Amino acid sequence: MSTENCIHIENICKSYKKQKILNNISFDVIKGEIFGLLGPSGSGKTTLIRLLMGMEYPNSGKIEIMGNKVPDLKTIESIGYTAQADALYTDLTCEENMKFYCQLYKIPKKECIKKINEALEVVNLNEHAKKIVSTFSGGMKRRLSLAISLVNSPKILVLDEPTVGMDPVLRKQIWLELENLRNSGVSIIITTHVMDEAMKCDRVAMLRDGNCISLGKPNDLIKEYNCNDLEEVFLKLGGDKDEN
Ligand SMILES: Nc1ncnc2c1ncn2[C@@H]1O[C@H](COP(=O)(O)OP(=O)(O)OP(=O)(O)O)[C@@H](O)[C@H]1O
Repeated sequence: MSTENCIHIENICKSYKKQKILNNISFDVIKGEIFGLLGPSGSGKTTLIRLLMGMEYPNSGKIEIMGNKVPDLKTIESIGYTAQADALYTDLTCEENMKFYCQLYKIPKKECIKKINEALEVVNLNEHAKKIVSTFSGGMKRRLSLAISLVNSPKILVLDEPTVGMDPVLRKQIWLELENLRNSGVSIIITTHVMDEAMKCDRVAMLRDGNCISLGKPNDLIKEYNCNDLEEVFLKLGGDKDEN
């Protein structure tokens, strides 16, 4: 892993009206690492992702992606993003959805089909390419969203719970692919509340009520707090009020 800084998050605070959602969050994501945001429902993971994507503004603090202050249109083009809610055209086919995003990213027509096939292969959807998305299951829609985020060969992947609704075999396949992408230098920031996924991250930040309660390599955290697994670390640090 290189030490080149890719995402810089510094003292981020975010409130909605009087409710504090994120409290002084700071961390960096290094080039070619999988960085996990781990926390229970409502801990602020999606809010942080939306700030990172420039979809919301923080009340204070700063976010930079590859040295550019967010929001920056040029930088956004090098990011692949999977939101928590699938942004798909359900009346179109899987392939038509992919083509739409290819046009958005201005991928030359000649390259589109190759890129689409490669991305659909990662998520195992090739044989469903011609099907209308409204006939897809929740897990298939998630897979298509993930494929869309890959179609632009992004340097940075921002994934908000990308594997929700997927079976264990497919989840394993997706994680292998994420590891391949990481090894080729792609930086990945991913939210999850699944501990076994968090273990696959190079580093994790644990969020609780908008506070970062711990940050480090999963195995280092387990050792540091003398625990058997990440879940125990989380509980030990007062993260036991999960409403899931
Ligand atoms: N636009 C908004 N207006 C007011 N409150 C909001 C808004 N968006 C999020 N919140 C609140 O911010 C808190 C954090 O929400 P967020 O979606 O970031 O959590 P999360 O960790 O991603 O949860 P989940 O795992 O369920 O997606 C919640 O209490 C939520 O109700």
